[in-house]
Amino acid sequence: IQNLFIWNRLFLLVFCNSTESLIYFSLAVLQALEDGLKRADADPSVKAVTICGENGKFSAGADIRGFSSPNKQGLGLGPIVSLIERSEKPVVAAIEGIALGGGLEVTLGCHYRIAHVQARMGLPEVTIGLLPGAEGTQRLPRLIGVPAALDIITTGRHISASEALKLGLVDEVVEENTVEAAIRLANRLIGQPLGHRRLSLKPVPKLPNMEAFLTEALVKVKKRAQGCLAPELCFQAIKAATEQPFADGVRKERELFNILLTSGQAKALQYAFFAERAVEKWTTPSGASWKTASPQPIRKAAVIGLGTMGRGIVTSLVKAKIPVVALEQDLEYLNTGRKAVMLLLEREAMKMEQGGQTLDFNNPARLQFAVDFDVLRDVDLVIEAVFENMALKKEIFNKLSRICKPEAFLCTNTSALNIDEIASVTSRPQQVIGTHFFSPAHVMRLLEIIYGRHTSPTTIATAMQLAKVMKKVGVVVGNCFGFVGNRMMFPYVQQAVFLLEEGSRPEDVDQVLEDFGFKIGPFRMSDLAGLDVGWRSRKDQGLTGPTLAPGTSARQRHGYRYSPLPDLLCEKGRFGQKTGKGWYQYEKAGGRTAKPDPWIHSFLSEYRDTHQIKTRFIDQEEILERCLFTLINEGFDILAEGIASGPEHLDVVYINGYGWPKHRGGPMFYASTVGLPNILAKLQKYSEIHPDVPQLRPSAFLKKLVAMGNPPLNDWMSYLHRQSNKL
Ligand SMILES: CCCCCCCC/C=C\C=C\CC(=O)SCCNC(=O)CCNC(=O)[C@H](O)C(C)(C)COP(=O)(O)OP(=O)(O)OC[C@H]1O[C@@H](n2cnc3c(N)ncnc32)[C@H](O)[C@@H]1OP(=O)(O)O
Repeated sequence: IQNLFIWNRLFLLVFCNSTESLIYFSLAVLQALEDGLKRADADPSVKAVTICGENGKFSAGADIRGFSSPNKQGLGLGPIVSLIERSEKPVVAAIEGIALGGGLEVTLGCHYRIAHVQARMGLPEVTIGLLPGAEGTQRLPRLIGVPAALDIITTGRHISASEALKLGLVDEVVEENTVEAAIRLANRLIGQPLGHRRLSLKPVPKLPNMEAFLTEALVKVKKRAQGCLAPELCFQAIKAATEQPFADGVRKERELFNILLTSGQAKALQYAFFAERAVEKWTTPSGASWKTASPQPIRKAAVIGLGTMGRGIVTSLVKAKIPVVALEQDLEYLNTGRKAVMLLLEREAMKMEQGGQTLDFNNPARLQFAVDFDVLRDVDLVIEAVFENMALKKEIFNKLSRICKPEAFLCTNTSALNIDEIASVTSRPQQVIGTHFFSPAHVMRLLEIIYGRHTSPTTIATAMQLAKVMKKVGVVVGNCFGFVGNRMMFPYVQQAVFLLEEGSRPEDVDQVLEDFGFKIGPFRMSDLAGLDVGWRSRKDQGLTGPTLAPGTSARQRHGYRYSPLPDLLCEKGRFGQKTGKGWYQYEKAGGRTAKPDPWIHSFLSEYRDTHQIKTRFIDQEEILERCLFTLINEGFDILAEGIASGPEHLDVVYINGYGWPKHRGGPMFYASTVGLPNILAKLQKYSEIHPDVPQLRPSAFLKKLVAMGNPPLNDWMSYLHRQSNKL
């Protein structure tokens, strides 16, 4: 895995990997590095050492897969970094491409670091549930100070070479050949004293108010972590560096690393890392994939509708440097939309400037506003983002089909509507696809990409490529009501509302789910999104409103349990934050601070009296199980129907679009940790108590997996014999 060259008086250690494009460390690399260092040390003809990566890439750190193998990695690198540091011969790191995790820790042992101008560095261990366990938490604060080290280690963010230079993380940034520059430096250093370059011997730079700084920093770290253990333990390790000698700090780091390694959260986060990459390699039941389809170039795009979603989508396209035309129905809507888009872009430009980047959006070749459909004649792709109304969408698609050039792709931003029905009014259903963005669309990473019966593989590939260019996580899913995300959300929200009927309060339910790790509970979420959105959809479905047949039971639809509670709130004008009242009360219309509302409490109590429901105490376990297990149960149906090609897809959707806590790995991963037999037993129990709620009846696929002995998540799909072909 590793090549060692003796070149003149210089020993060059090169990280190599013949099979992978990225270089990551294994135990074999560890051994080879140690052997190489010892050889260089023992050979009197060697006067200096340079460490670099092969083909312009330093190292992506440890092979993450190794952390879940029985022969765990992580502990072995620290002593090697020390060995590098102790060397009496100058050791220079030549950082090209990326130096992440263990890769960067190796450079911290080196006496000097030179980086290529395009190199990126970071300690992303926290993002996979760990901490830099090769003495990185002790060396980095000694090199760049506590505030910068804390930021880099607790966020795991990557930094550019220029930022690294400013922070003092590297000694020099070069535009030329970095290895040659490192070799030149190493030669110059021969015979010079190295003591002052050994980070373990340096004190941590003092702050006048270290204690106060750390107290404040911990509050921030905990707030951001939302139940994830790694950021706080990273903090503890750095704090140890400020309080203890190097060797004791290293012992503390090791102790904390082991806690994380065995915590379960690390496993979940590492699963999430690979799930995201697995989802990028999309396939459909008919076998379409990147291998069979090539994306078409998008030189110019259009967005129809400048409401909340359209504004965010335009912003995302501009940021992705795709020229875009934004279209509205009339000048009044256009002007309002234009102002809102420009405001978003100005804010984005400011954020980008802080990171040394620019955003050009005042150029009409980049962004154009119009009310006339004729401007769409030359665009390669249109994203329709109007109101969630089938008749309106069909009218627009019919028009697009006539106006746009034949090869243009037509995307609909919908959260639930039938893609086939929308495609049916066009002359090119093979080029019609659903692109479900999440609000705010310029911030949220998820993009559900929904193929219809006639959608071509090229169209899917183009939409996936667009997601990538917009720096979003595209997840290819089949066409059904609510697709993956919202379809799984319906039973979850439904249970939350049923719990209110039975005795809970909105804040009780939200608290349990937020304690579980959701960014926001279902009622706070509903107030944020607006209760009127669901109300309109239920009216369209004939579940409430004027089309409801007279004499329909208040709490039943089609023979199943139904809760009219959200409809009743809407009838009272309680749409959530926008009206200042919803499941909570707010300081004003548009206010953001949710306060429990005594009005809701008495409203619920009257409601229960009216419908003769006996209020009962509902414990946290029941709230959690009924909400989460119905969501998971729907997930098993989705998998069985071939709507998604694996459990990772559902998990990536939930982590990136619905605020599911990443350290719990997504709902299907969570199900695998709870154990499918446990989930089945609980669903059976609740289903017996509530026989009129079909969402509590265990999915046939879940039952099958339990009957097959609760196989690991990776094997689930092999138990499906798919009959239907959705493409
Ligand atoms: C001298 C050394 C001795 C070492 C001994 C070993 C003992 C280890 C000791 C210390 C431990 C230190 C802790 C760590 O280092 S933890 C790992 C820290 N590194 C990371 O977290 C990096 C994760 N990777 C990324 O962020 C990205 O992949 C990136 C490197 C930025 C590249 O991004 P991009 O170009 O977009 O490519 P992909 O993300 O799609 O990745 C391409 C494929 O590579 C796989 N990959 C990437 N990194 C790793 C990794 N560290 N381990 C295993 N696999 C990795 C990724 O899954 C993709 O695979 P595939 O193509 O199959 O999907």
